[in-house]
Amino acid sequence: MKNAYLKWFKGKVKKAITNYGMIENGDRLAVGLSGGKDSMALLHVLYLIRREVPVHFHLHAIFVNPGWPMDVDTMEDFCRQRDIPFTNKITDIGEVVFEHREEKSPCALCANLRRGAINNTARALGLNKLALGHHLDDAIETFLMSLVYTGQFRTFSPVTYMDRSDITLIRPMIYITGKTVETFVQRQEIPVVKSLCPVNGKTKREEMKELVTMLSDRYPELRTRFLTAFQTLDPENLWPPMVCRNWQQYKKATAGNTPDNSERGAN
Ligand SMILES: Nc1ncnc2c1ncn2[C@@H]1O[C@H](COP(=O)(O)OP(=O)(O)OP(=O)(O)O)[C@@H](O)[C@H]1O
Repeated sequence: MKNAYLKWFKGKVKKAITNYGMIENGDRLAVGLSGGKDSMALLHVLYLIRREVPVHFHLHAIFVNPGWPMDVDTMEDFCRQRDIPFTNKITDIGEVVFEHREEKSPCALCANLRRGAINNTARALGLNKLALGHHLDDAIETFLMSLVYTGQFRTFSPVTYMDRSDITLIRPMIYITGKTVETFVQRQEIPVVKSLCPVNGKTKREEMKELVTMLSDRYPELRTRFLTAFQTLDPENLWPPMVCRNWQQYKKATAGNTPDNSERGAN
């Protein structure tokens, strides 16, 4: 049973990798390791499938240390046991976000600074791709946050090339739900390091998480439906771009096609 589950989980990750061409022969992958369950699961599953797939790739775990106390030893041991190099990139992100600026939206700033730090570290280490532990629930929550707070239909992609840093971002667990990652972590006895972030658990994302849980209690296939929608979105099924924003523009654009007032008066 345990083996069947492991095989199924690895299969989902391999499918995402092949469906979106995430890993090529010779790739040097950074894995963003936060110590949380998602990235620890990601590192473990990539370590396991590396021996099974017909492409050769290198793994290197990077932890962007925000500067508050964390159990880095557990992460380091986890990597050492798998013979994966580990970099603990010490930063002052925590201080910048919470002490100097007293940020109104600390999560956005923290994520931005973290992204910069991880990209720079990956480049300096000669790595060309960055794997993150995002899963299907993260993609759905991002979609709902964009919809509810900014009125946009958007979410992150399984693969994104970032030209500024020349690094390709990949999300190999994109087909897997958060609950499934949790079960994987328990069954594989993967250690998880608690985050001591002061806003942990109080974010807008948490609100979306609750919304998804509530909706999927009523519509159990909701997550799979979202996945299908992300994969098959057809712009033809959405509204076309606006032709003109106002009557003046419309008149100009259709000059020669619309009858003018004198003609209307004549009729
Ligand atoms: N401090 C960090 N250092 C390196 N990578 C990180 C760090 N924080 C987050 N990441 C990467 O970004 C991904 C998404 O980050 P997010 O903050 O949404 O974490 P999460 O969904 O709680 O995941 P996790 O359970 O791995 O912490 C993580 O899965 C991980 O790959």
